Amino acid sequence: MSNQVSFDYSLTNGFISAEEIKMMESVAENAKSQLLNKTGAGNDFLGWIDLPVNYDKEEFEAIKKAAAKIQNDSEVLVVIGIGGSYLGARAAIEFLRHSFYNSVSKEIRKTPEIYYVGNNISSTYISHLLEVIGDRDFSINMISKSGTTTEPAIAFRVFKKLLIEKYGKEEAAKRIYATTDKAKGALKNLATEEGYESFVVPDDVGGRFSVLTAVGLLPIAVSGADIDKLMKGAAAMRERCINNSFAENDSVKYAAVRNILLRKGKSIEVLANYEPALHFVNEWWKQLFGESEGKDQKGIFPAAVDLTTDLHSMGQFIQDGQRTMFETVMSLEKSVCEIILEEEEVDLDGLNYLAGKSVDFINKSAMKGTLLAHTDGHVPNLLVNVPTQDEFSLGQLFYFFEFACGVSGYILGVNPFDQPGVESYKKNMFALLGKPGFEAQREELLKRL
Ligand SMILES: O=P(O)(O)OC[C@H]1O[C@](O)(CO)[C@@H](O)[C@@H]1O
Repeated sequence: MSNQVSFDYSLTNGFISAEEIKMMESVAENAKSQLLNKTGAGNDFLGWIDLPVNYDKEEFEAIKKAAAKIQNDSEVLVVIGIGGSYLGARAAIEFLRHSFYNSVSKEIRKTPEIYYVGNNISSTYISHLLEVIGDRDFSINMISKSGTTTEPAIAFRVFKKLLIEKYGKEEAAKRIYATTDKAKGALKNLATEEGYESFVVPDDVGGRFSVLTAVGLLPIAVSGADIDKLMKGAAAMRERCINNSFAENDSVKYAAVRNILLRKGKSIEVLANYEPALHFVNEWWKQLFGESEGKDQKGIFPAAVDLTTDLHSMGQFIQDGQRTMFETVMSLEKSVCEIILEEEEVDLDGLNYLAGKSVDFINKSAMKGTLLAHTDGHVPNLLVNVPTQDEFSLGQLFYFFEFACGVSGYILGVNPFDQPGVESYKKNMFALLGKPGFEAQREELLKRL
């Protein structure tokens, strides 16, 4: 079995012709050149391209050291962040570690429990997390590139207060790790003022492309996952993305195929997985493509499902609803654990025909059956094969999607590296909250409510 993440679009046979691929090849290669030559829109945010081989080695070691300290002095790590400052770490930890990471015994887990907050504005969620922490030892990793995002800033106030009450100001400062801009922003100022250990989100790496910076790496390292292997996986995929020609370039081919499908009216892409551990990879991917491509009234709407779970809820729509979607299935080739179904003396549940078969074999059969059923239902199915549930595969997968996203955005004709649309809700929220400077908008909005 190969250890490479790979892309297979052979099931789109009836939907896409060889000529269409041929025509899109030059468009995709052109987009790739724009990306690599840094001649396209948003070219000041391309630091992620070289990250897997050109990262700050000193900081990398500092991350490992900080992770070891947290593992040593904390029962709980509270990760505060939203969007790109949250999803990558969670995707990695849920993929790489135990399915029930926080609830499994400490003997099995060996590392601190990890909770995420600052990714919503729910007082109930925050209060319940305070209860979960109780009087246990904890540390905070506050992550915000801008240092000004409202959701994490609110959570930070609450958890910083708890930390200071518990340990006093000086000791609390030693338990706060700030991941932010190297020079500017409220969080950076606070970190300098209070003496928090700081990690950098590089200027030229946007939030949704930042999982391989300290943004993702510190929480991932605390969880006990191997960040060296993660970087190696990303570096291996980078090599293929940059150097391979179209025929051997899975990431660029994926970008090309999804744009062909878009031009044929398939404006929704459903990312599917058959392993719960991939759920947050779905979530990370949704932000990556949603923020990168959804602009100027263009883009493919990124949706996601967990299968077979959602075959019992969304399956009907995918099979038979409005035909505007295609599906990209992440197939984990080798499952970590194996369970074999045993024969029962009396076959009351009618499952004896599966005796001797593994649960993963049944899962794969469900997947193969669904691939064909959805294809027959006129939903083109693309496959991303993920060899193993480990760091090397995940590093490849992250980079595979990031590179495809850059290429795809340029094929689409948008700037994949900005997100002007997310400001609108913030302006309204600030106005309604009475933030100084938003007085005029406030009056306007109140009249409409
Ligand atoms: O790291 P920050 O600056 O807090 O931003 C978090 C997220 O918010 C956004 O800026 C959108 O509001 C995303 O692009 C980003 O990933």
